[in-house]
Amino acid sequence: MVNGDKIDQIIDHKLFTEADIHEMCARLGQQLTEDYAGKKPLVVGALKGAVYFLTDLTRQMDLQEELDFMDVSSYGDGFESTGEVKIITDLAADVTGRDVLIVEDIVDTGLTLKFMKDLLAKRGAKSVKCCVLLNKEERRTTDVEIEYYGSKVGNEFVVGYGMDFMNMYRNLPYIGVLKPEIIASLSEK
Ligand SMILES: O=P(O)(O)OC[C@H]1O[C@H](OP(=O)(O)OP(=O)(O)O)[C@H](O)[C@@H]1O
Ligand code: HPA
Repeated sequence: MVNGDKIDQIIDHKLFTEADIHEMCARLGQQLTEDYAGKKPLVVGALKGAVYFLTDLTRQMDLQEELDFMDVSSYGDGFESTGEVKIITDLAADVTGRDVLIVEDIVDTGLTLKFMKDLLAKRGAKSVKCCVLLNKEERRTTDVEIEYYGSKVGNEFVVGYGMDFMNMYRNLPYIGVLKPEIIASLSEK
């Protein structure tokens, strides 16, 4: 049971199983270990969606990394970006001169990542790159470079493994697509 619903009543189809997710984290972790060898990156998790991915990814990175978090939001309660990215809680760390790696669950319009990358570069980071689990490329409205990603996804609203709809379903261990009737009924509330 997830948030009171039986999973098969809310999920239309699964996109990525727990094994798929593990494979993506292992591959990305290995690549980041090679690319950041000898560096001490500041890994910045974008709350709240990235928490599940960040904890799995960083355990696959054999580096002296430091963690920090920034709570940013642009979706409010819905499934369309408001277009305005808000900082709810800022970083604790000073990024000046640091190699910053932003970790995100999903890039959709690209507005959140563009906002974070520009902000951290302006604050004096030595480098700012990102590692994203899912890349919803066809929805992009802004030009932002995605240095690392686990997989592309099509234009479907996905939930699970950190990704929510109206703050629900983040705790699904896999990633799936909500049934259209669930989106419609929740959107009316
Ligand atoms: O590329 P974009 O169109 O900007 O969308 C991606 C962002 O949207 C989601 O966050 P949301 O604002 O829903 O906050 P959350 O992480 O707390 O769920 C997701 O976690 C990304 O941060
Ligand atoms: O498909 C999505 N699911 C959850 N959150 C999101 N934020 C942007 N796109 C998505």
